[in-house]
Amino acid sequence: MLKFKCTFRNNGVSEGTFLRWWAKSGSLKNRLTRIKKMDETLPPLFTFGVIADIQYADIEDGFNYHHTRKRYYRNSLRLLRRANEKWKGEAVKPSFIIQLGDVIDGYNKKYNASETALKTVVNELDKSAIEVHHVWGNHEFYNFSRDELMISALNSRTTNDTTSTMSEDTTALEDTVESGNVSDTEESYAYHFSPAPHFRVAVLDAYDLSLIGRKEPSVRYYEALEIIQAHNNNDDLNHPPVFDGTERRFVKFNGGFSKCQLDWLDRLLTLSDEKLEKVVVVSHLPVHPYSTDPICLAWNYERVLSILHSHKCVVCFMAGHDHDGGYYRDASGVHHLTFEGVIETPPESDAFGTVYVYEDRMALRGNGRVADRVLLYP
Ligand SMILES: Nc1ncnc2c1ncn2[C@@H]1O[C@H](COP(=O)(O)OP(=O)(O)O)[C@@H](O)[C@H]1O
Repeated sequence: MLKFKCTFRNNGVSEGTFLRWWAKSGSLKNRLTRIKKMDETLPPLFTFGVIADIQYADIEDGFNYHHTRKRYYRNSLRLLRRANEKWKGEAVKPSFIIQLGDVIDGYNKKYNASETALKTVVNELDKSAIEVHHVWGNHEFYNFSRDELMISALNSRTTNDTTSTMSEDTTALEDTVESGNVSDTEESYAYHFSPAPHFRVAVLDAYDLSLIGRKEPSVRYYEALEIIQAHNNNDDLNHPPVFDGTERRFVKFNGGFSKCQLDWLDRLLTLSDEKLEKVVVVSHLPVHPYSTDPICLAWNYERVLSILHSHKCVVCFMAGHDHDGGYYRDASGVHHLTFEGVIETPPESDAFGTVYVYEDRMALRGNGRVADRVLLYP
């Protein structure tokens, strides 16, 4: 995702003041979590792999929209292979891999290569024989419709036995909405699974409310249109409405979470609280303004944050989308990790991580651009 490097929340705080505050809070905590040594003598309860924004395409290297970052379209497959080989060879084999979205690039659509490119990355991932949980990002919708994704290899909600859909939980996932003469049933791609006793992962659908993840005449498409038009009156809705701050997130390549999905998340986290579980929540779009360039935030990130903060079980929120990555531990102790994107990682480097889960913490072992971090539970 393209960003200007120095963007700050548009909250009346000067850049200098913000930088001083930043040095004292977020980035200092960043450095502390980075420098703490990981105790590798203890066996973890389980481990899992994480990778983001592979954006594979069988095309020459290119650039992002503003020509400020190189994109290595073919090399991204090589880096995925390297990650996979590392995971396959780990002493404690990862229980699963989280692929944080944008697994193939939108250019594939232009060259009629979406299916071929998807087969290529899925074949590569299959070689590890490790269960993969796929998150959907904007590039998934540049290549495929929601209906196509639902029956594709990228629907890990149905391909993995361990998952529970929203409809298997306390209330139905299918949110039947009647509004005027528009009536439809809109399914979200959100689910959860428990990789080990007392641990849970919730996979969210950040394009549930969006102009790319929904089609006319669906209720959620019109709801998304109303939201974006209230904030952005550019002819090209991919062009941010302002130059600075969190308002920049109101662009077409982002999206948000429907009320139905957020209510489900709230109920799920209530159950996890009762069971004394630790929960990792994942989505393509980040939800904390200090963990990402704000242009990459989910439209209704504040609502997600308030839900996360109302439950003791939440340990960590993992996202992709911002290829530069980011990290912030918020006031409730929730770790917000935005993973560096494979697509903008040079051939000599890497961008993936393995998370070692312990009773009292998680330890992220990063590779290449992804830093090591110790993530103590809140
Ligand atoms: N400032 C902008 N103005 C207009 N279109 C933009 C702008 N920034 C990005 N886009 C378009 O939005 C889409 C997503 O942008 P991109 O930076 O490629 O995102 P990603 O990191 O997800 O690949 C692309 O189609 C791109 O051309």
